Amino acid sequence: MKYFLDSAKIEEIRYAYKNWGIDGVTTNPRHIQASGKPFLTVIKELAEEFEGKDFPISVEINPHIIDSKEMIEEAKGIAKFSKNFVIKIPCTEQGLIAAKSLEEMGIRTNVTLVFTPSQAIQAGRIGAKFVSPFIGWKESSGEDTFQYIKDIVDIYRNFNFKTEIIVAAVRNGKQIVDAAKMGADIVTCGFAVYKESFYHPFTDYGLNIFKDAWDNTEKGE
Ligand SMILES: O=C(CO)[C@@H](O)[C@H](O)[C@H](O)[C@H](O)COP(=O)(O)O
Repeated sequence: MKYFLDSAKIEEIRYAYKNWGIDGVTTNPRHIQASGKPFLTVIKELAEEFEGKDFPISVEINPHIIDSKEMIEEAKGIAKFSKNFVIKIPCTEQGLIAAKSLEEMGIRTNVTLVFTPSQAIQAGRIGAKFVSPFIGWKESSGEDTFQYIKDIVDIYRNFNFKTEIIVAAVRNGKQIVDAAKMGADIVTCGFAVYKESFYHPFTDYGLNIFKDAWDNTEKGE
């Protein structure tokens, strides 16, 4: 399973790429707002940072656009900035019409805001590069997500869809493990979620025991 970083903050992305070897980035309008920078500044920075590398970066179209033709025009404008850009399109009927045309033109898409296996099937059928089922939002509203992702994975295998499944809106390490167990291709998490996934209090506890033993052992010649 690949690890993508869900962020538009260039410092976090640089750190995670250099130190953790992340495999890609996903952004959304909220991440771009959180970066404190204008939309075009962020996407130009990302384009330049990974120029010449094979590194997928998902960039979402203006969410106010609801018509497929306008979505296509918007997507083409964003895709021009970098070969790495994958265009995030909402999973609506118009969005799927747009994504199908974009894939036929050679512009890769990430069908996002997916909350049911039937939506995921539509993304697979039109040949999207990625599909992004969200789990955090569903879990917050008390819905089951383990079976939901498992169903999408099973259906994709049955249909032999090439679309890669990105488990999104991930809040904690357990959900990363769930995504891996379910057989997702990719998980995308915020910086803090990955940071936390390195940690266990017993690791620190054990280190203290071993430090004490080390300090109280003769080292010899
Ligand atoms: O759709 C993708 C990845 O393709 C994500 O960027 C997706 O937008 C985010 O994971 C979610 O919006 C994050 O939601 P939240 O954790 O901020 O509530």
